[in-house]
Parts: sequence; C-alpha cells; structure tokens
Amino acid sequence: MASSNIEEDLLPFLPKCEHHIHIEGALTPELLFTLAKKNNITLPTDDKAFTSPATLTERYRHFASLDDFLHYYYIGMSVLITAADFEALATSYFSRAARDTVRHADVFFDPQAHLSRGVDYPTLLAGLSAAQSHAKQTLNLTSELVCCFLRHLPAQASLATFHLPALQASFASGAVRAIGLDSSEAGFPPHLFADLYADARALGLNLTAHAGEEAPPEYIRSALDDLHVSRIDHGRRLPEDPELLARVAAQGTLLTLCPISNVFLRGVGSVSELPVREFLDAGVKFSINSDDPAYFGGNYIGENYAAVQRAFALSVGEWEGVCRAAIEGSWCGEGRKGEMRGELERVVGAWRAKYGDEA
Ligand SMILES: Nc1ncnc2[nH]cnc12
Ligand SMILES: [Zn+2]
Repeated sequence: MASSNIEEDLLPFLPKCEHHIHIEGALTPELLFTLAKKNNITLPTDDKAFTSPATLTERYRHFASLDDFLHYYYIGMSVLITAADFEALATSYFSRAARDTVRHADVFFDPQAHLSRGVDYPTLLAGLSAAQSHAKQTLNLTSELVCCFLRHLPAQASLATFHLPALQASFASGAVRAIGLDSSEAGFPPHLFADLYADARALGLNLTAHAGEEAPPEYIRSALDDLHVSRIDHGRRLPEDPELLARVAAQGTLLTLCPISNVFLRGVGSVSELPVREFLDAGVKFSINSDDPAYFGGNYIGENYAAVQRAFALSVGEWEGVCRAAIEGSWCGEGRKGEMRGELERVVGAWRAKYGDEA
C-alpha cells in the first residue's frame, strides 16, 4: 500500500459544507480599498492601519479580542454601497470557497449594519442573490442566506428590522430561510432575543445563534432553551459544562466551529487548545468553518481543516464523520445532500482503495 498524508491526500478533496461564514468577513483589504475609491468613501484618517491594503493586513494580525476585530469589521463594510459591490464580495468568496471544494454554504449577512448606513435591503439582497445564482451555475456550489441580527443593539431594534416589509418578503419568497445572532457576545445573552426567535420560528425559518465563543456555556443553554436553535455558532466553551455537553451530544445539535478565528481573536492560544478531541469522544457533532477569513490571515475553510488535522490527527473515519455531520446539518434540500453524500463516499472509497483501511 502507498503511504498517505491525510492533510495533502484527503482533505483537499472532501466535499465541504461551510456553515459559519460572515460574507462581510470575506471582504479582503484589497477589495476594501478598491470599493472605497470607487464609492468615494473616506476611511479613518486617524488610524494608520488604513494607509494601504498592506498596513491593514498587518493590523489584522494583532486583534486583541472579538470587539477589537468588530471595530475593523464594521468600518470595513462601510465601503459596500451598490448591489454590484455585494455581488463582487460574495462572488469572490464563492470562487475562493469552490477552490477548497465547498459544495454548499449557509452564508451570514448583517442587514442592520447596512440599513443603518442607508443601504437598502433589496439592494444588498439583489447583489448576494446574483452571486448565489452564478456560484450554483458555474462553481457547483449551492448556498442559503442566514439573516443575522446584531446583539449589541437593543432587541427591540432587531424585532423592528425583522418585521420590515422587505425582510418579510425575502422570508416569504425563500430568498432567505434562516436567522442568526452575532456581534459582541458577553453582556448580550440569547434570552434577550426570545421574541425575535419566536417570530422567526413561527415562519418556519431555520435558527442559529453565536454562543460560547467568548461567553460561558450558560449562553449556549439559553440559545437552546430560549431561542430553540438547531445549531450553535462556535460553542467552543461547551465542555465547561459537562451536563450540557452530554445534552448537546444526545440531541445532535451541530456546533459550527471556527478554529483559526478563535486563535486570531485570542479565545485560545493555538488550535490545539480547542476541545476537538472532547467533542469527538463525546459524540458532539460539529462542522469546521472560516468565520471571517479575510480578517483572519486569509485562512479559508481548507486551511481550517488542515489546522485541525495538524493539531488532532483525525483518522479517515473521523473525517468522514465530520463531513457527514456537515452535510446532514446543512440547510439545503435533500437532493443536494444526496449528491454530497455520494461524493463523500466516492472520495473516501478512492482513498481507502489506494491507501488501505486506516493508513
Ligand atoms: N466571530 C464573530 N463573532 C460574533 N460576531 C461576528 N460577526 C462577524 N464575525 C463574528
Ligand atoms: Zn461568526
């Protein structure tokens, strides 16, 4: 039997599903400067990081926390004005993701951060939808949109935004089939958003929320009990509550882990400190994702898979399980899941035929 290196011989070929990508977090410094120029947006003059794409890239290597990152994230997205800008952003993400064999992506976007700047919802949705159609036709990459609400703003504001006619129309048409909760975590517990999630649930939307990225496991419990989410974004602090860990495993809730993000935002010192082995041992389902790849060293999903392999040396069977959980936890149709299951079987089967059962 030939000898194999899983990182090089298997991971690049696995059909991947990305569940935790903020489209605004895919805005590269280069595109940011290009759009700022095109749209006559003045970037902060009192911060030397905004001198050039190179200085901004360098600044992004030194985030002190989630909130330090969010400061740059909200400034960055101020360059997005027209439908074409949103289309260019999403197309750049989809093209890059396809190179990492992403077959399906559930993509977050932050409407409140655009509406507050005077960008209307139909404009941003037109741009994102055009990029989605193009990716489906040309890249074999399907996607769904996840409308995220900003938890640092009053819950009443998220409810008012949710009930705007333009958002309601996007839910009714199926253009947007899910909601999420993001931005600063600590001090903004999920239960504050129970009314929003109750209304979204009544419409049959899929539900997720960031929890346990910086804040303790009580936030994960609140997202489950008060918001009734079917996924938890991050959830890295779950093992601090063993009883909750057992419950998440038993009920099959999917965590959308973002290993390299957690290092860039100083939640952990290195990927090896994440509880990936605990999750595997306890039977907790998770997917592996990039979060805001343009802000985190240009590390997209493939690099996150590789980082997990370097830190935890998963077996081929374990990778098969991770990819299967990601497929089953995706918010795409059954037909698409069937295609991805088939591709996963073919890729793992070809690997086993070449290298043996667990080389
Ligand atoms: N990692 C993250 N956590 C919370 N909100 C976000 N918005 C964009 N990226 C985020
Ligand atoms: Zn996130």
